[in-house]
Amino acid sequence: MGKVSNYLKEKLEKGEKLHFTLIDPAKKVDYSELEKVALRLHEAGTDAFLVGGSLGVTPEEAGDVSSILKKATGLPVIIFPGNINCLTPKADAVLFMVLMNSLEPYYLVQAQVQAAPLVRKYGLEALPTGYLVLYGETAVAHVGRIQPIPPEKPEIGLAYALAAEMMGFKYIYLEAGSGASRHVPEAFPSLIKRSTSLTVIVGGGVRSPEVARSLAKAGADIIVTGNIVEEDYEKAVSIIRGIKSR
Ligand SMILES: CC(C)=CCC/C(C)=C/CC/C(C)=C/CC/C(C)=C/COP(=O)(O)OP(=O)(O)O
Ligand SMILES: O=P(O)(O)OC[C@@H](O)CO
Ligand SMILES: [Mg+2]
Repeated sequence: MGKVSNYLKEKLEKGEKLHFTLIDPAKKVDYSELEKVALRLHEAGTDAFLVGGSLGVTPEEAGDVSSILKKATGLPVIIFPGNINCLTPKADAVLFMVLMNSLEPYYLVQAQVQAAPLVRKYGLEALPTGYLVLYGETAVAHVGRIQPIPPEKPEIGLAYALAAEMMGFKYIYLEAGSGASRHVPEAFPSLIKRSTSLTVIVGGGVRSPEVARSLAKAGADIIVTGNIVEEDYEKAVSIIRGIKSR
């Protein structure tokens, strides 16, 4: 097993709930500010950084951001790819994702075929991840051409999760969409955690410690926040504390 998956597994086996900080290199990044924010979030207890975006990320930007985060904190940097342009050898690992509810063959298999030789060449650890985007109104939903999942039907989410597990994935990422106005309903992580042995990642529209805590309590192993870090990183600090102080 790779270094990053071991790091995550050890923490999760101790019963810890984890927090990932998403940094989108396509947003205007002030590099000295980034170092300061990274240090603050590390001190607050974030467990790893995700680096990626749906659109507009250059490999150079992904590389620069990854190097800064690694140098400042020593935490794992995991690429969260909207496409192969997000890949960089400066990161430690990549969420090697299949967008399971996409209607587009590219996001089901072709992106992975394009990515695999690069991932190998760059020495990135691949974290096999089923990616499910619930709602239709965000950048990721548009770019990934998804078929939305009815929020009152967690059993449909479970069917995808079971398929992910049977196909050998280790992680399932339940995504409301970055900046979404509603988060993933608690019933999704709850049902999936009870019925599979996947590591459950939940993100999108998490804007308060209460919501983060209730998702973690329901069954999410890892909570991701992105936009809130850009808006006011002290709010992200309180979300991390909310997750860690259950
Ligand atoms: C295996 C590799 C390299 C690629 C897989 C590619 C797949 C399946 C991508 C899924 C579709 C997709 C567009 C995912 C994007 C995920 C992501 C990085 C979201 C971050 O948020 P943004 O969508 O940038 O949101 P903002 O609007 O907040 O910037
Ligand atoms: O930006 P937010 O809404 O926190 O979403 C985080 C992440 O799940 C996006 O893919
Ligand atoms: Mg983005």
